[in-house]
Amino acid sequence: MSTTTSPVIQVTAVTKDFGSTVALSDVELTVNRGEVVVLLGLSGSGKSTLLRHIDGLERPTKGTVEVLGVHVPKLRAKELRRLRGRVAMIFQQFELVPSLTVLENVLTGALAQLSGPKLGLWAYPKSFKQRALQHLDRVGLLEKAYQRADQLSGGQQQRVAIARALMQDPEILLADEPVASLDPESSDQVMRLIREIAADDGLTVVCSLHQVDLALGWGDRIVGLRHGEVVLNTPALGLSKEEVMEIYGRVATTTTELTAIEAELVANSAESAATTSASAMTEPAAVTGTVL
Ligand SMILES: Nc1ncnc2c1ncn2[C@@H]1O[C@H](COP(=O)(O)OP(=O)(O)OP(=O)(O)O)[C@@H](O)[C@H]1O
Repeated sequence: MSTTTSPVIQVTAVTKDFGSTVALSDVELTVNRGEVVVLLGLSGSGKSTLLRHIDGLERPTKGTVEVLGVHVPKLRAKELRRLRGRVAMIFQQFELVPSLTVLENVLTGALAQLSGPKLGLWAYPKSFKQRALQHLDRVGLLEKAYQRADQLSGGQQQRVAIARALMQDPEILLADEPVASLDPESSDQVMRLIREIAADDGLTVVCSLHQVDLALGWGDRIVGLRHGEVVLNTPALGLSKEEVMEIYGRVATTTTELTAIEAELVANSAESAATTSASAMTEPAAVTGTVL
Protein backbone atom coordinates (compact mmCIF):
# COMPACT_ATOMS: atom_id res chain seq x y z
CA MET A 1 0.00 0.00 0.00
CA SER A 2 1.38 3.42 -0.85
CA THR A 3 1.55 6.65 1.08
CA THR A 4 -1.47 8.92 0.70
CA THR A 5 -1.65 12.58 1.56
CA SER A 6 -4.11 12.13 4.40
CA PRO A 7 -2.40 13.18 7.64
CA VAL A 8 -2.73 10.75 10.53
CA ILE A 9 -0.43 12.69 12.85
CA GLN A 10 -0.49 16.47 13.11
CA VAL A 11 1.79 18.14 15.64
CA THR A 12 1.24 21.90 15.64
CA ALA A 13 3.45 24.48 17.39
CA VAL A 14 4.27 22.11 20.24
CA THR A 15 6.53 23.31 23.02
CA LYS A 16 7.29 21.10 26.00
CA ASP A 17 9.07 22.39 29.09
CA PHE A 18 10.29 20.19 31.92
CA GLY A 19 11.02 22.86 34.52
CA SER A 20 13.76 24.98 32.95
CA THR A 21 14.52 22.36 30.24
CA VAL A 22 12.91 23.04 26.89
CA ALA A 23 12.54 19.52 25.44
CA LEU A 24 10.53 20.61 22.39
CA SER A 25 10.33 24.08 20.92
CA ASP A 26 7.57 25.10 18.52
CA VAL A 27 7.61 21.70 16.77
CA GLU A 28 5.55 21.17 13.61
CA LEU A 29 5.18 17.68 12.16
CA THR A 30 2.68 16.21 9.72
CA VAL A 31 2.80 12.48 9.01
CA ASN A 32 0.68 11.00 6.23
CA ARG A 33 -0.90 7.55 6.25
CA GLY A 34 1.58 4.84 5.24
CA GLU A 35 4.67 7.03 5.64
CA VAL A 36 7.83 5.86 7.42
CA VAL A 37 9.27 8.92 9.16
CA VAL A 38 12.62 8.71 10.91
CA LEU A 39 13.52 11.10 13.73
CA LEU A 40 17.25 11.80 13.99
CA GLY A 41 19.16 13.89 16.48
CA LEU A 42 21.70 13.76 19.24
CA SER A 43 20.88 12.31 22.62
CA GLY A 44 18.62 14.80 24.41
CA SER A 45 17.39 16.48 21.21
CA GLY A 46 13.75 15.60 21.98
CA LYS A 47 13.03 12.46 19.90
CA SER A 48 11.49 10.39 22.73
CA THR A 49 9.56 13.38 24.04
CA LEU A 50 8.01 13.90 20.60
CA LEU A 51 7.05 10.20 20.34
CA ARG A 52 5.56 10.34 23.85
CA HIS A 53 3.39 13.31 22.82
CA ILE A 54 2.06 11.35 19.84
CA ASP A 55 1.18 8.45 22.16
CA GLY A 56 -0.45 10.78 24.69
CA LEU A 57 2.10 9.97 27.40
CA GLU A 58 3.03 13.65 27.64
CA ARG A 59 0.92 16.77 27.32
CA PRO A 60 2.38 19.79 25.52
CA THR A 61 3.07 22.97 27.43
CA LYS A 62 1.85 24.78 24.31
CA GLY A 63 0.47 23.64 20.98
CA THR A 64 -1.70 20.75 19.79
CA VAL A 65 -1.26 17.08 18.88
CA GLU A 66 -3.82 15.37 16.67
CA VAL A 67 -3.58 11.63 16.01
CA LEU A 68 -6.03 9.75 13.77
CA GLY A 69 -8.30 12.78 13.87
CA VAL A 70 -8.36 12.93 17.67
CA HIS A 71 -7.03 15.82 19.75
CA VAL A 72 -4.72 13.81 22.05
CA PRO A 73 -3.99 16.13 25.01
CA LYS A 74 -7.72 16.61 25.67
CA LEU A 75 -8.52 12.89 25.89
CA ARG A 76 -9.83 11.31 29.09
CA ALA A 77 -8.20 8.08 30.29
CA LYS A 78 -10.75 5.80 28.62
CA GLU A 79 -10.55 7.60 25.27
CA LEU A 80 -6.77 7.57 25.50
CA ARG A 81 -6.80 3.79 26.02
CA ARG A 82 -9.00 3.45 22.94
CA LEU A 83 -6.58 5.54 20.88
CA ARG A 84 -3.60 3.53 22.17
CA GLY A 85 -5.29 0.42 20.79
CA ARG A 86 -4.72 1.97 17.35
CA VAL A 87 -1.16 3.16 18.08
CA ALA A 88 1.45 0.54 18.99
CA MET A 89 4.85 1.30 20.42
CA ILE A 90 8.15 -0.60 20.50
CA PHE A 91 11.22 0.32 22.52
CA GLN A 92 14.99 0.03 22.57
CA GLN A 93 14.89 -2.58 25.37
CA PHE A 94 12.01 -4.63 23.83
CA GLU A 95 10.06 -4.67 27.16
CA LEU A 96 9.23 -8.39 26.95
CA VAL A 97 8.45 -10.51 30.01
CA PRO A 98 11.58 -12.68 30.20
CA SER A 99 10.03 -15.65 32.01
CA LEU A 100 7.08 -15.98 29.60
CA THR A 101 7.17 -17.84 26.31
CA VAL A 102 7.46 -15.96 23.06
CA LEU A 103 3.81 -16.81 22.25
CA GLU A 104 2.58 -15.49 25.61
CA ASN A 105 4.53 -12.28 25.09
CA VAL A 106 2.93 -11.79 21.67
CA LEU A 107 -0.52 -12.46 23.12
CA THR A 108 -0.07 -9.67 25.69
CA GLY A 109 -0.41 -7.29 22.74
CA ALA A 110 -4.11 -8.25 22.72
CA LEU A 111 -4.70 -7.88 26.48
CA ALA A 112 -6.88 -4.82 25.98
CA GLN A 113 -9.15 -6.85 23.67
CA LEU A 114 -9.97 -9.41 26.41
CA SER A 115 -13.11 -8.98 28.46
CA GLY A 116 -12.62 -11.82 30.98
CA PRO A 117 -9.75 -12.69 33.36
CA LYS A 118 -6.35 -11.72 31.99
CA LEU A 119 -4.03 -14.33 33.43
CA GLY A 120 -2.10 -16.99 31.54
CA LEU A 121 -2.37 -18.58 28.12
CA TRP A 122 -5.80 -20.06 28.84
CA ALA A 123 -7.31 -16.56 29.03
CA TYR A 124 -6.90 -16.10 25.27
CA PRO A 125 -9.44 -17.56 22.80
CA LYS A 126 -8.07 -19.97 20.20
CA SER A 127 -8.49 -17.35 17.46
CA PHE A 128 -6.10 -15.04 19.35
CA LYS A 129 -3.48 -17.79 19.55
CA GLN A 130 -3.86 -18.43 15.81
CA ARG A 131 -3.34 -14.73 15.12
CA ALA A 132 -0.32 -14.62 17.42
CA LEU A 133 1.23 -17.61 15.61
CA GLN A 134 0.56 -15.94 12.25
CA HIS A 135 2.36 -12.79 13.42
CA LEU A 136 5.26 -14.89 14.71
CA ASP A 137 5.44 -16.57 11.32
CA ARG A 138 5.47 -13.15 9.69
CA VAL A 139 8.46 -11.99 11.75
CA GLY A 140 10.21 -15.32 11.06
CA LEU A 141 10.00 -16.75 14.59
CA LEU A 142 7.25 -19.35 14.46
CA GLU A 143 9.63 -22.10 15.57
CA LYS A 144 10.47 -20.09 18.73
CA ALA A 145 6.83 -19.78 19.90
CA TYR A 146 7.23 -22.00 22.98
CA GLN A 147 10.70 -20.85 24.06
CA ARG A 148 11.21 -18.45 26.92
CA ALA A 149 11.66 -14.89 25.64
CA ASP A 150 14.99 -14.46 27.43
CA GLN A 151 16.50 -17.32 25.42
CA LEU A 152 16.31 -15.25 22.23
CA SER A 153 18.90 -12.89 20.81
CA GLY A 154 18.31 -9.12 20.96
CA GLY A 155 17.25 -8.96 17.30
CA GLN A 156 14.83 -11.86 17.78
CA GLN A 157 13.37 -10.22 20.89
CA GLN A 158 12.72 -7.02 18.96
CA ARG A 159 10.94 -9.08 16.29
CA VAL A 160 8.79 -10.63 19.04
CA ALA A 161 8.00 -7.09 20.22
CA ILE A 162 6.92 -6.24 16.66
CA ALA A 163 4.66 -9.33 16.56
CA ARG A 164 3.20 -8.24 19.91
CA ALA A 165 2.55 -4.76 18.47
CA LEU A 166 0.79 -6.35 15.46
CA MET A 167 -1.67 -8.10 17.82
CA GLN A 168 -3.17 -4.62 18.32
CA ASP A 169 -3.91 -4.32 14.57
CA PRO A 170 -2.38 -0.85 14.85
CA GLU A 171 -2.72 1.95 12.33
CA ILE A 172 0.41 3.67 13.64
CA LEU A 173 3.66 2.17 14.95
CA LEU A 174 5.90 4.35 17.12
CA ALA A 175 9.41 2.96 17.51
CA ASP A 176 11.73 4.57 20.07
CA GLU A 177 15.29 3.66 19.04
CA PRO A 178 14.25 0.09 18.17
CA VAL A 179 17.74 -0.94 17.06
CA ALA A 180 19.93 0.97 19.51
CA SER A 181 20.80 -2.24 21.39
CA LEU A 182 21.40 -4.37 18.30
CA ASP A 183 24.39 -5.24 16.12
CA PRO A 184 24.36 -3.82 12.55
CA GLU A 185 23.04 -7.01 10.91
CA SER A 186 20.13 -7.40 13.35
CA SER A 187 19.44 -3.66 13.08
CA ASP A 188 19.10 -3.97 9.34
CA GLN A 189 16.80 -7.01 9.68
CA VAL A 190 14.53 -5.21 12.14
CA MET A 191 14.32 -2.06 10.01
CA ARG A 192 13.66 -4.14 6.87
CA LEU A 193 10.82 -5.91 8.71
CA ILE A 194 9.28 -2.65 9.91
CA ARG A 195 9.51 -1.27 6.38
CA GLU A 196 7.90 -4.39 4.83
CA ILE A 197 5.03 -4.39 7.33
CA ALA A 198 4.45 -0.67 6.73
CA ALA A 199 4.30 -1.27 2.98
CA ASP A 200 2.08 -4.38 3.18
CA ASP A 201 -0.36 -3.11 5.81
CA GLY A 202 -0.34 0.63 5.07
CA LEU A 203 0.99 1.12 8.59
CA THR A 204 2.27 4.61 9.43
CA VAL A 205 5.62 4.52 11.25
CA VAL A 206 7.47 7.14 13.28
CA CYS A 207 10.82 5.79 14.38
CA SER A 208 13.72 7.41 16.21
CA LEU A 209 17.20 6.26 15.24
CA HIS A 210 20.84 7.13 15.78
CA GLN A 211 22.11 5.52 12.57
CA VAL A 212 22.17 7.85 9.58
CA ASP A 213 22.68 5.00 7.08
CA LEU A 214 19.63 3.12 8.37
CA ALA A 215 17.56 6.30 8.34
CA LEU A 216 18.47 7.02 4.73
CA GLY A 217 18.02 3.37 3.74
CA TRP A 218 14.63 2.70 5.31
CA GLY A 219 12.91 6.05 5.89
CA ASP A 220 10.60 7.89 3.49
CA ARG A 221 11.30 11.14 5.28
CA ILE A 222 13.95 12.33 7.71
CA VAL A 223 13.06 14.75 10.49
CA GLY A 224 16.06 16.17 12.31
CA LEU A 225 15.82 17.56 15.83
CA ARG A 226 18.36 19.74 17.55
CA HIS A 227 17.80 21.12 21.06
CA GLY A 228 14.07 20.39 20.68
CA GLU A 229 13.70 22.21 17.35
CA VAL A 230 12.99 20.67 13.96
CA VAL A 231 16.04 21.55 11.85
CA LEU A 232 15.36 19.20 8.91
CA ASN A 233 12.17 17.75 7.42
CA THR A 234 12.92 16.29 4.00
CA PRO A 235 12.22 13.18 1.87
CA ALA A 236 15.03 10.65 2.37
CA LEU A 237 15.34 10.03 -1.36
CA GLY A 238 18.20 12.10 -2.72
CA LEU A 239 19.33 13.33 0.70
CA SER A 240 23.08 12.94 1.23
CA LYS A 241 24.76 11.79 4.42
CA GLU A 242 26.59 15.14 4.59
CA GLU A 243 23.27 17.03 4.52
CA VAL A 244 21.95 14.83 7.33
CA MET A 245 25.10 15.49 9.38
CA GLU A 246 24.09 19.15 9.50
CA ILE A 247 21.34 18.10 11.94
CA TYR A 248 24.13 17.64 14.43
CA GLY A 249 25.38 21.16 13.85
CA ARG A 250 28.54 19.78 12.32
CA VAL A 251 29.48 20.31 8.69
CA ALA A 252 32.23 18.25 7.11
CA THR A 253 33.89 19.59 4.00
CA THR A 254 36.11 16.55 3.44
CA THR A 255 35.64 12.79 3.89
CA THR A 256 38.33 12.81 6.58
CA GLU A 257 36.43 15.45 8.56
CA LEU A 258 33.19 13.46 8.14
CA THR A 259 34.89 10.31 9.48
CA ALA A 260 36.32 12.23 12.44
CA ILE A 261 32.93 13.76 13.32
CA GLU A 262 31.25 10.35 13.06
CA ALA A 263 33.85 8.78 15.35
CA GLU A 264 33.26 11.50 17.95
CA LEU A 265 29.50 11.09 17.77
CA VAL A 266 29.76 7.27 17.94
CA ALA A 267 31.67 7.59 21.22
CA ASN A 268 29.04 10.01 22.53
CA SER A 269 26.18 7.66 21.55
CA ALA A 270 27.90 4.53 22.90
CA GLU A 271 28.08 6.20 26.31
CA SER A 272 24.37 7.06 26.22
CA ALA A 273 23.33 3.56 24.98
CA ALA A 274 25.45 1.84 27.64
CA THR A 275 23.68 3.83 30.37
CA THR A 276 20.23 2.98 29.02
CA SER A 277 21.03 -0.71 28.53
CA ALA A 278 22.17 -1.21 32.12
CA SER A 279 18.73 -2.52 33.05
CA ALA A 280 18.21 -4.51 29.83
CA MET A 281 17.49 -8.21 29.97
CA THR A 282 19.43 -8.82 26.77
CA GLU A 283 22.95 -8.34 25.56
CA PRO A 284 24.63 -4.97 26.09
CA ALA A 285 24.44 -2.33 23.39
CA ALA A 286 26.65 -3.09 20.46
CA VAL A 287 27.45 0.19 18.84
CA THR A 288 29.24 0.01 15.54
CA GLY A 289 28.96 1.62 12.15
CA THR A 290 27.51 5.08 11.69
CA VAL A 291 25.79 5.49 14.98
CA LEU A 292 25.10 9.00 16.16
N1 LIG B 1 10.33 13.51 32.33
C1 LIG B 1 11.31 14.38 32.15
N2 LIG B 1 11.66 15.26 33.14
C2 LIG B 1 12.63 16.17 32.95
N3 LIG B 1 13.33 16.31 31.79
C3 LIG B 1 13.04 15.48 30.79
C4 LIG B 1 12.02 14.47 30.92
N4 LIG B 1 11.95 13.81 29.73
C5 LIG B 1 12.88 14.34 28.93
N5 LIG B 1 13.54 15.34 29.55
C6 LIG B 1 14.59 16.19 28.98
O1 LIG B 1 14.14 16.64 27.72
C7 LIG B 1 15.21 16.65 26.78
C8 LIG B 1 14.83 15.77 25.59
O2 LIG B 1 14.86 14.40 26.03
P1 LIG B 1 14.47 13.17 25.10
O3 LIG B 1 14.53 11.95 25.94
O4 LIG B 1 13.22 13.48 24.40
O5 LIG B 1 15.68 13.18 24.06
P2 LIG B 1 16.10 12.06 22.99
O6 LIG B 1 16.46 12.79 21.75
O7 LIG B 1 15.04 11.04 22.90
O8 LIG B 1 17.40 11.45 23.65
P3 LIG B 1 17.97 9.93 23.54
O9 LIG B 1 18.46 9.78 22.12
O10 LIG B 1 19.10 9.91 24.53
O11 LIG B 1 16.86 9.01 23.89
C9 LIG B 1 16.45 16.21 27.53
O12 LIG B 1 17.13 17.34 27.98
C10 LIG B 1 15.88 15.42 28.70
O13 LIG B 1 16.76 15.43 29.79
